[in-house]
Amino acid sequence: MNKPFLVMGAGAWGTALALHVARTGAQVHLWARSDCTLPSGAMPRLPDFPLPGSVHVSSTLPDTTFQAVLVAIPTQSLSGIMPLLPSGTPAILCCKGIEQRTLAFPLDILARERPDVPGAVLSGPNFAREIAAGLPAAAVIAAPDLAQARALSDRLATPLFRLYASQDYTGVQLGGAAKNVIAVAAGICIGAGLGENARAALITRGLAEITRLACALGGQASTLAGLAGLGDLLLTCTGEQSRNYRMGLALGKGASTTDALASLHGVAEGVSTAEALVALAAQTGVDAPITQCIAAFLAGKLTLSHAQAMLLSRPLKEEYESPT
Ligand SMILES: NC(=O)c1ccc[n+]([C@@H]2O[C@H](COP(=O)([O-])OP(=O)(O)OC[C@H]3O[C@@H](n4cnc5c(N)ncnc54)[C@H](O)[C@@H]3O)[C@@H](O)[C@H]2O)c1
Ligand SMILES: O=P(O)(O)OC[C@H](O)CO
Repeated sequence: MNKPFLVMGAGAWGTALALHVARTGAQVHLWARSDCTLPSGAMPRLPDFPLPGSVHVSSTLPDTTFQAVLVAIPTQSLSGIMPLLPSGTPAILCCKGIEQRTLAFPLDILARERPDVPGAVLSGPNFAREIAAGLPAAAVIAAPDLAQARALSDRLATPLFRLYASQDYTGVQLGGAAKNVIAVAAGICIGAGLGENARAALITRGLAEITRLACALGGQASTLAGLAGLGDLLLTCTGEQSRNYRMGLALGKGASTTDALASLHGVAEGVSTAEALVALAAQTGVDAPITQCIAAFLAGKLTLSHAQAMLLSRPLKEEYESPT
């Protein structure tokens, strides 16, 4: 019999991934911080989706070996679970963010703390609820070792969840992290009544900004035109299932950052990512005006009308600049 998979983190994304992996025919161990299954057999973040018998939930790790581990813990907490990863078993990091304290991406955290664990990342336009429901979707698995990315994609793809392999783990991680910041901006834009034209401009210029930064960090522009870049940006800037977008909507309607965060069910990675991206942009000399405005706005250092004026009064220039 094939070895089971381990999914770490039993929030919305970990639960959806456990349901998906179970559909590949595998046994799944879903590790939760505390035992928290509802009487219906579902997890609290996705109460409409009872887990099948092939998904076992517990707050302890069984003494067994796994095919691979999928990690769905918010980025700021990722280092805390690193000691629990089984040595030598591939870990697919499924979070989208940057560690604020160190500016490390998820794979950097893994390399720093568990060099004995081969790493990959999974990212793309994927709302947990739709993956849990088995609706059609696509994503990218990227790893420094392309053969590893291909093997994991082959193993985890299903006819309804198409997985592409990539070696551009920098572009994939940057796309997944940065789209959350632009989604907050898009939400603010709609919440404040600035209109659909303005949101489309934010998405497009946000993509230009993300692409510049990815290329400065060693990623490829083509990755940012793909599922982990444009794909996820479009989804998160327009879909009301997005917590980052909803957070922006609340801010645009006048809520404080604290109140907007409190009203969400779950994490909005864009808040911690905004400041980290500003620091990375400064380190690499990349112009990132939208991200800078959002970071300053979230920190209470800029009003919406000032942010709008800053973005619109920048010197006019040619639209296309080669990102490389
Ligand atoms: N929800 C989605 O649709 C979705 C889709 C793709 C990627 N993601 C990414 O997945 C990550 C997790 O998001 P989510 O939606 O599952 O968030 P969530 O808020 O629903 O759940 C987070 C889970 O992590 C657990 N957790 C937090 N700190 C922990 C720790 N130190 N040890 C153990 N468990 C801990 C919490 O108990 C919770 O169960 C984020 O980076 C997010 O960007 C989410
Ligand atoms: O709810 P959000 O904003 O974290 O977005 C969820 C996923 O990242 C969408 O791909």
